[in-house]
Amino acid sequence: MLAGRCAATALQPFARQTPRQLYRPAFTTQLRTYATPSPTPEKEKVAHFKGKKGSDGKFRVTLIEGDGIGPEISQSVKDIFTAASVPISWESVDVTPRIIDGKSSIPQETIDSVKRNYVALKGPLATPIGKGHVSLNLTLRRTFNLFANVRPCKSIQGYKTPYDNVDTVLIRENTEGEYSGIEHVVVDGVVQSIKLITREASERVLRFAFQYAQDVGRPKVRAVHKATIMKMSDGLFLSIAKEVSKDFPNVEFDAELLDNACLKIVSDPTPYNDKVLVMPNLYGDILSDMCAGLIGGLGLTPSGNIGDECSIFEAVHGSAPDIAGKGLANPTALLLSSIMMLQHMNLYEHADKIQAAIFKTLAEGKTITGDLGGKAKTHEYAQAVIENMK
Ligand SMILES: NC(=O)C1=CN([C@@H]2O[C@H](COP(=O)(O)OP(=O)(O)OC[C@H]3O[C@@H](n4cnc5c(N)ncnc54)[C@H](O)[C@@H]3O)[C@@H](O)[C@H]2O)C=CC1
Ligand SMILES: O=C(O)CCC(=O)C(=O)O
Ligand SMILES: [Mg+2]
Repeated sequence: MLAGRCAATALQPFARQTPRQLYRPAFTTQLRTYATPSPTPEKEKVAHFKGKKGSDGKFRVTLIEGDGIGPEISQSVKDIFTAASVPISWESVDVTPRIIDGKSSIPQETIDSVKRNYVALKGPLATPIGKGHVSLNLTLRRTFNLFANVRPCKSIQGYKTPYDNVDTVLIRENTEGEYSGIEHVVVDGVVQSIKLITREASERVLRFAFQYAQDVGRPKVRAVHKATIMKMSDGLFLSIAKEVSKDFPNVEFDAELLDNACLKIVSDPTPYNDKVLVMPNLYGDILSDMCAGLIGGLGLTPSGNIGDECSIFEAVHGSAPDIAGKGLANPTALLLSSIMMLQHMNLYEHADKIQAAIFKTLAEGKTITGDLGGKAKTHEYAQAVIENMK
């Protein structure tokens, strides 16, 4: 019986345990998805990624194929990586939750695999509505402290939408906010869901966003918030953003209310091309789907869940149950996520080669999937990408 449960008890796991330390992101420069392919200078290869090649000369990467369309789009990535001779070997793991002490949790082998390999590629995981296990996507992000979710979104050459030259980068706080999962019944008919904002989590994602802007050459960081209404929670996020901005004098900082940001982006997204947008969890979730809509849909947008140790790369989209198992899914979003992963692993040459072939295939428009108005099956599109790598 959760009625009347004290909020302070519920907040305990998230409480700041140690005195505040200045959070310094270890890296960001690798995540340059969409960058024009060019030889990457050695100095830009940041030594953050801790994975080491095995005796077979390959990095091990954890693969979570996921639900719904997950296995189909994962197969495309595997086929294209094989064709491109990417020096990785996949370690496939299962995330089906197990009940331990009455609580559902992801299998220990899966946790061990990601910890051992430092990097994972993940297909979408379905979450039951209402009752049922908690989101495994969120569980993975929390388990590995993947505090920043980087979600770039760029117009695809050759695929016309009402918006030309979209080039947004959104960084979503990934461990708390509206997604803290702290909910309880106050009395019958009244429930409370707590939006938790902490200085620690806010500061690390904000520092990451400023560092990212500096590294990729975006002159501005904009915090998206609703501190007019959520005066304390978004208010704290915003005030930390202002504080952190002082440590980055070469990056301009401003802020925008969430509702106005939505209006402005769908009216004309181009003024956002020089910015990195940073925001609490739920706003980032919604805005990233909205941005995907500007360029042709969820089949096209990648993301990286970044932590100090491990990182998990996944598409923005979900398991798409409406098209699952039919060979209709567009694997581009997961493929571009895998490109972000290769950049993160300093495997730039393979990343550039595959990315160029993806964009060529999309620009040709001959072998594209149904979501983009084509007739190609998932595997036919993947085969066209492979042909374009030759
Ligand atoms: N990170 C993750 O693993 C995420 C998981 N989910 C889960 O996915 C399940 C389904 O959620 P929905 O709201 O239906 O969102 P969804 O993203 O799965 O699908 C929304 C719409 O986009 C289309 N779509 C998505 N990916 C596509 C692709 N690669 N190619 C072509 N069309 C694509 C779908 O067919 C559908 O019409 C839910 O259980 C949800 O919890 C949702 C979002 C993210
Ligand atoms: O975990 C889920 O069910 C949804 C997550 C989601 O929408 C996202 O990560 O963008
Ligand atoms: Mg989402």
